[in-house]
This record gives sequence, C-alpha cells and structure tokens, in this order.
Amino acid sequence: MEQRYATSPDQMPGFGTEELRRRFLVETVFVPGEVNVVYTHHDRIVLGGAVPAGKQLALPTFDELRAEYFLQNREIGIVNVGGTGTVTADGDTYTLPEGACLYVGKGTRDVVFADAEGGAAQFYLFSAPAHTVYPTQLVLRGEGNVRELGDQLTSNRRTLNQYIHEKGIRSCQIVMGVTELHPGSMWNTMPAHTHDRRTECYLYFNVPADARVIHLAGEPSETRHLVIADRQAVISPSWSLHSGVGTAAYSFVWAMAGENQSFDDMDSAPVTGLR
Ligand SMILES: O=C[C@H](O)[C@@H](O)CC(=O)C(=O)O
Ligand SMILES: [Zn+2]
Repeated sequence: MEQRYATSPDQMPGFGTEELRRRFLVETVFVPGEVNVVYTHHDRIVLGGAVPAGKQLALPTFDELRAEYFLQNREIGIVNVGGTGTVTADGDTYTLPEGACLYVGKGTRDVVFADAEGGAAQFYLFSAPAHTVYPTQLVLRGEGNVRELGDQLTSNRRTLNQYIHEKGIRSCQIVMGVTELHPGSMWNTMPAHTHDRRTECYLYFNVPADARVIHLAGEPSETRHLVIADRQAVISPSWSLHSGVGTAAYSFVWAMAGENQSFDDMDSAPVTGLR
C-alpha cells in the first residue's frame, strides 16, 4: 500500500501544485476489482476504496500494518458511494444502498465486499487504530444525526449527516458522516476551521464530470488550493483548513480521527483572517 509520511506546516510555502497533490490528494480512490488504500502517518489513517466489480472482494491485510488481519488493531468506517452492495463481516451480511455507512469494529477477521443484485458498489474506506471492540453497526442514508447548515444567500446551504459519532454509532477514534450541498450552493465548511486534535479526510463525490471543487488547504494565514474532481479524496492534517467551493453542487464523505471525538471541538478560522 502507498505510504505517506506526515507534513509540517512550515513546509507548505515551498510546495508547488504537483507536490501539494502528491502529499494531500488521493487522485485514484476507486479501482475496479481492487481494495486500493493509502496509509497516511497523520493519525495513522488508512483511506481508500473497495470496488467489487461483480466479484467477492476480501479486505486483505498489508505488510505495513504488521497484523495478521486488517482489523486486528484497527476499526473501519465504510460509506457506499456507488450502487447497492453488501459487506460481510465475520459471516454477517449487511446491505448498503448508496449513502449507507457501516462501522466494523476491531477484531473482525474477515470482511468481504460484493455487489448486490444489479448494483455497482463503490465502498469508501476510512480506518484508524483502535484499542477496544465496538459492535459492527449499519446506518442508512439520512438516518444519522441530521444538521442543516449554511444559507442559500451565502451559497453554502447543506445537509450534514453524522453517522459515526459520540451519540450515534460508537467507535474508538473515527467520526464520520456525509454532507450534501443543496442545488445552487457551492461552499462547504465556510466559515472554515481547523481542529488541532484531529486529522480529517474528505472524499468528494457526485461532482459532475465537467465540474471541480477548489479545495482550500494550509494554515488559515497561509492558504493553498487543490483542484479536485469527482471521487477523489484529500487529507487535511490537524493544522490545515479543509473547505471548498465547487463549480457545481456536490457531496462529500468527511471522516476524522485523533485525540478526541468531539465534533464541535473546532478552532474557528474567521473569513476576515484568511490569507
Ligand atoms: O469537522 C467537521 C468537518 O469539517 C465537516 O463535518 C464539515 C462539514 O461537513 C460541513 O461544514 O459541511
Ligand atoms: Zn473539520
């Protein structure tokens, strides 16, 4: 699996476009017939995709994990951003229509991805180290804790759905959900924030083929941008902004891991202070 070492904010001013993308963007998440993942040393998150493409696709272990099986010392959050599929965890099969989220706890030996009848599933994977076992649990699209955010007048009306969090599906570290922009709204997470206790990753999806998201990264006082296409993921270290504006409406899976799980524990970055 691809490994990416951690980046310090004092390196940011020296990065050109290619270097920024190489460090923070996961350009290809979904590869048909494969489990394709990246290991970032920021909070030791493993993120990527699993695309069964008509077959039974097992979650393998990787040498870099030094574990007998993937979830020996880890937990995983899975969101399906494709057609309906199934995930089988130690013999129990869960059906995930588009937008559903499955948490699979530490200690689960066998995880197998498959398409449901007529479906073409695309499972987004987000895994973090775990210290104890929480039960495997499924939540369907729209059935998490719903928060309505933003305003049409500032082009940031969006519906945020919290799936794995303190008052929802329990986990050791992972906090995960999906945000959907309303038609005509383009800005996510503005006003922006950082959270020095957690790394966060976004997977942008439902981005039209001819549209892009201009994603802001870096410290609030020294911002950079990445131009992101459909079904690409971006890693935001604890010190980095993670906000974006699309050239059309879109959705994204957001997921965090780190020191705490307090969703509202953000360090706000007021618009007037951005540079
Ligand atoms: O720390 C929280 C994350 O940045 C996201 O949940 C924010 C988000 O989905 C949004 O504002 O639309
Ligand atoms: Zn955040």
